[in-house]
Amino acid sequence: MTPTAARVVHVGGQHPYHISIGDGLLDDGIALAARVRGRHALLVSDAHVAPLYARRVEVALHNARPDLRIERAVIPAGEQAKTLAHFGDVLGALAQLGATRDACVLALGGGVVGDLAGFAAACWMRGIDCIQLPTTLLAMVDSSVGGKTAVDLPEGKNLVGAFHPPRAVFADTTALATLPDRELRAGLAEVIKYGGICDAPFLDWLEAHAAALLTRDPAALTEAIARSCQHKADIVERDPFEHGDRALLNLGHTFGHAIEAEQGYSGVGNAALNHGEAVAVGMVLAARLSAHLGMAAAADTARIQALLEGFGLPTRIPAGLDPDLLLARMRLDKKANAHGLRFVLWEAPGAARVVSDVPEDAVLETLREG
Ligand SMILES: NC(=O)c1ccc[n+]([C@@H]2O[C@H](COP(=O)([O-])OP(=O)(O)OC[C@H]3O[C@@H](n4cnc5c(N)ncnc54)[C@H](O)[C@@H]3O)[C@@H](O)[C@H]2O)c1
Ligand SMILES: O=C(O)C(=O)C[C@@H](O)[C@H](O)[C@H](O)COP(=O)(O)O
Ligand SMILES: [Zn+2]
Repeated sequence: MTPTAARVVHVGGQHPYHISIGDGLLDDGIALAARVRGRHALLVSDAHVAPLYARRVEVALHNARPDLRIERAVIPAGEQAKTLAHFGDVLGALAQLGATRDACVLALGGGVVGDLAGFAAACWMRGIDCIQLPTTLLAMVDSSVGGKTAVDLPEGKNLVGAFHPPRAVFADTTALATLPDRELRAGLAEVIKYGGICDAPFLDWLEAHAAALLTRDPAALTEAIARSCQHKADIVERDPFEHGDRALLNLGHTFGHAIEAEQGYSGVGNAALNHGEAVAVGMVLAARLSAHLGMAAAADTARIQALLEGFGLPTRIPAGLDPDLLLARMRLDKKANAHGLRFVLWEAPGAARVVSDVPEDAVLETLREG
């Protein structure tokens, strides 16, 4: 296949890079090799993605750069693998490879691989290059961009991590052909998030293109990815370390992360919500909390709920989760500070803001409504 970079989004700032979005990019050894500086590369992937795509990337790179030594590290699939233990395994693989400071990590997979491999790259010898090769919709629209890297603890999501921007992002949209429907829908939750934060016309567009997106129409998917990446690029360029506006990208996440942790994280075959699903529920709860506080109209909650449900996403807290325990989880949210919890709430679709001093009884009431 002839690779075509259909779209390129530039991320500016102190460490600028490009996000390339198109067909066949995983086979474009020349473009990939152009971003690899040294003679060592560690390809990190998971047990689902490696058998599908790892060899293709290795062959493409080898053909372009026969001098490059490429090794592979494979972690189990799913959120339950985003742990310090597997992070340690990847560091061990870098040591085995003899990776020098100009070595490169290639993160081939969804957000779990991207976050964990990116964190290993951030830490190995205090920081080496990481090229993100996202294979889920969620990773293409969100996690591969912006340099947040992390692993989870049982106590909470992404509690150990670093900001480490990628050297480049190559989103090969043909990889979406093998993505399970459930994971496609999870990615659409983060796409909807951008509309909720700052782009009300994007919500209109998503309502109009729901069928095309769910049937994986390539033009609709490419448009959704490029528009999402452009929003994320604009925000992280302004505020790479989340001192301000970047927190808006957390819409739905204070609730969502609490649900994920309280369920013990999604794993292959368990019933826990995955990240995108938890964020979908969280966005509805954030909309409802905004209405409770008199910031937004109740009709706005109905609209986001209908849009998410139209994409087959959950919008209620899973049965059996205790509201008090969820609230306790939220106290470890990274937006919280000495003064208490902070939430991303909205005044209307497309007009979100970070709100401090949200009374805990209003949060609890929202959680109790489910
Ligand atoms: N760093 C950030 O800014 C950021 C942003 C959003 C989410 N995240 C993190 O991303 C993670 C969620 O990422 P995700 O939704 O991609 O989940 P994931 O990485 O667990 O991937 C979902 C599933 O799809 C499989 N898969 C991946 N690509 C595939 C393909 N092309 N074909 C077939 N199967 C494929 C995986 O093996 C896995 O089973 C969470 O840990 C979340 O916290 C990080
Ligand atoms: O890039 C960001 O900033 C985000 O908040 C994007 C989120 O979708 C993502 O899930 C992120 O990992 C959450 O970060 P955290 O700081 O709340 O752990
Ligand atoms: Zn997220």
